[in-house]
Amino acid sequence: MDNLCIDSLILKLHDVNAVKFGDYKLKSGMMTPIYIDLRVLVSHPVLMNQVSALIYQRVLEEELQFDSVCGVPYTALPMATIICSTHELPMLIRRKEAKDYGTKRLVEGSYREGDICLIIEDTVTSGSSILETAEVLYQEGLKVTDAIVLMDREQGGVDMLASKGIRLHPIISMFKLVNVLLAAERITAQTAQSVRKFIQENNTFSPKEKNGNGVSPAKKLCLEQQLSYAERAKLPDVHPLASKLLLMMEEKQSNLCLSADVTSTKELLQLAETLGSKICVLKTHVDILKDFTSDLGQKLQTLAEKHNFCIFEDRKFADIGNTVKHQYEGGIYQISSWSHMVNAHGVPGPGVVKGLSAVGKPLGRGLLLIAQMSSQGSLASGEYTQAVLQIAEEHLDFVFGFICGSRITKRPEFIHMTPGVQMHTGGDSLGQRYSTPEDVIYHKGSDIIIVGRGILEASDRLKAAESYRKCGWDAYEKRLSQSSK
Ligand SMILES: O=c1ccn([C@@H]2O[C@H](COP(=O)(O)O)[C@@H](O)[C@H]2O)c(=O)[nH]1
Repeated sequence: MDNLCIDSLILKLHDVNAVKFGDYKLKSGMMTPIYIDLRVLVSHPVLMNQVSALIYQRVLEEELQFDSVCGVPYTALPMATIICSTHELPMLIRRKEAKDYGTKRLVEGSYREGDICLIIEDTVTSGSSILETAEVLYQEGLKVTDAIVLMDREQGGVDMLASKGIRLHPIISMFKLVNVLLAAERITAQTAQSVRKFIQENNTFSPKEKNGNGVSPAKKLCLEQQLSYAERAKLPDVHPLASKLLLMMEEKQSNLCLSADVTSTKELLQLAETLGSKICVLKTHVDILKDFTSDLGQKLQTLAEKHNFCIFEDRKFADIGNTVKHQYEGGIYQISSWSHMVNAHGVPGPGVVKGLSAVGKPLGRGLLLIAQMSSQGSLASGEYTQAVLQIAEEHLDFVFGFICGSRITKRPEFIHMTPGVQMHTGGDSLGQRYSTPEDVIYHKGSDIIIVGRGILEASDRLKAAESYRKCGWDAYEKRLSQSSK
């Protein structure tokens, strides 16, 4: 989803008074300093169509499979109607009360037992309204696996529904909303802070349930991860490179790795110079450079020292130990001489780590194992990921972390780095899939976001890098504040 499109939608929602600040009561009786009232959209057809289109776009991005769509009554009803009518999808209507005449049905429309129904909702706080609708659908023999919501107040709805087996896909988070309104000077810093504080302090999903079975393993590991980057840097078993990186991250308040996927050395060096202050890691693919020269490594190292970042050549080694040893040390790129860290697939087994370690360990370098990949249909999952973790645990003197989609171990010594990050979910035409910085750091418990085209294709790369740095850092601070509760 296009970031600018979401930002402008937020401002329009504010224009039509769908976002209100003051003292409001929620369905639960809880008082809130921010109230989302999407009922007004019925009077703004252009906006209503825009919202419905965004919801449908999310359905496509998530590649959801379903037989029918049901909007939670009443606010999401017109949205579901527009989506179903525009895209010719079967719709169901859940009645709030059964009629005392006629069929007395609670669900209107045609369906068969076992059909999957996708739920659409306008705003989520605890998730109870979605669950109520799902329960009515269950009584009719329907299945509910996913729900899409326009606004997530981030007060526990995602976790509560996950604990009931429903994946909730939010489009706009409360933190995003507040950040956009603040940046547009629609609200003061004080108002923004009071809303953020309220959200952080009023999670409706209880800690007992938080650690229960329904929460995704990554979120559970993330909740158990209570140490700050700086604290982890001082752990006795932490790899020296991980320690250096974690301290760098804390000092620069950056968990952003720039994936500098450019094809000219001039542009690569320019990126390192101009964005160096915003990042903790500069990731390269030197084999895509059309004009590589042997002095590039030295130049990158000078910039890494100047701006305090680490260099990561994303070489993805995947051969037997003896071959990767040569590939790492020799050839035209001589990667081990300038890159602080490299990565490898686990496919060849532990030999790949041994081969790389023979070259890199004496130089103080470190290795990231590729435990999961961001691309659609990746085979790196499940048992494979666990086997990679096992290899890492057996080579703690060289392996210091993972390339992964979410935290895979609670060991705080390991650094988790996640590619496939943009401000909005989606993908490219070649199978790349994107998650947001907040999702990756806060919900999935990763440590570093790897961003390429989200920054490289922006008209102002510095501004984009700052925005990713801030989003990644805010999500980390939010995670820390939640886990220390
Ligand atoms: O699973 C993986 C592993 C590595 N990558 C690399 O990260 C960047 C992503 O670039 P975007 O422009 O942000 O899509 C790229 O260098 C990949 O080679 C990955 O995407 N997924």
